[in-house]
Amino acid sequence: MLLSLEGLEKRFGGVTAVSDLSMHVRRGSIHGLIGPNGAGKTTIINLLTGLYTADGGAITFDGTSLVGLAPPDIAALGIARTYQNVRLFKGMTALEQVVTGCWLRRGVSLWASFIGLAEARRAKKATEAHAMALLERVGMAGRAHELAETLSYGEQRRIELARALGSDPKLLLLDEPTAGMNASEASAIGHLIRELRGQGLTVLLVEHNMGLVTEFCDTCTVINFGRLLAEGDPHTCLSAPDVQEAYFGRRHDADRIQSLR
Ligand SMILES: Nc1ncnc2c1ncn2[C@@H]1O[C@H](COP(=O)(O)OP(=O)(O)OP(=O)(O)O)[C@@H](O)[C@H]1O
Repeated sequence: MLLSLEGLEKRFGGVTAVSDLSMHVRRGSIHGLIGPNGAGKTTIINLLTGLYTADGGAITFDGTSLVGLAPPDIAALGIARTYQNVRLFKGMTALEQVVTGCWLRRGVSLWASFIGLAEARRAKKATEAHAMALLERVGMAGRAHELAETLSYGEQRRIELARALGSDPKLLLLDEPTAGMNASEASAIGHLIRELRGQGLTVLLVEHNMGLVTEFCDTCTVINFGRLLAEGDPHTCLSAPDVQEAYFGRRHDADRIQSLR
């Protein structure tokens, strides 16, 4: 396993957002993390990236415990993320946005960059070439020099993906990458994620789009109220009675509503 969560706990005052949760993500897989609104998905992403600290349990990534590590240390170990809402910088081109994601690669001091040393100039060129290759990977090389805010929503999502790839992650956490997209845009993102997996990346995909999960995920974890409902292959998980109930209500409620019609 590339990532294992065991007995994870997170509380906010009286709210238990994640409770005794275990989850396993195989290296080289696309793993879906699904659950109704408020189930605890974003909290898990925030725990994995060090934004939140767990109240209990273990998180092991590539053989290293992540509990208590700060976000930059976790990023340096090889975890990158995108956010639920597009978070690009205003006034920057697509290429510049992706360059900002390559900070772990630069290895040149800010001072050297500032005074324009030859070494810093070479590093800048190499970083830009790498960022351009990442734009190519997400199908956006042709828009590299356009301001990100002038691009369509789907294109901005792709730029975010390229920026997250800038740190050469082993694991990419995608928080609802297709939110607000139509079916064909969402499917294009699914195909892109599959291509990235083909290049050796492992992906944890938080999604509400069940079609996308069943089509593109190898495995998934379903949670509700911060607790595990099911883990395994997407078709089996989604047809489990507990999962059906979490999404569609109790069977007898459905029968009662039907009888009232
Ligand atoms: N910083 C916080 N402070 C207090 N409560 C929080 C905080 N973050 C999350 N919660 C609570 O924890 C629970 C899980 O929230 P979370 O955002 O992780 O769910 P989610 O599955 O990502 O939901 P959605 O699909 O709507 O994004 C909710 O009850 C939420 O109100």
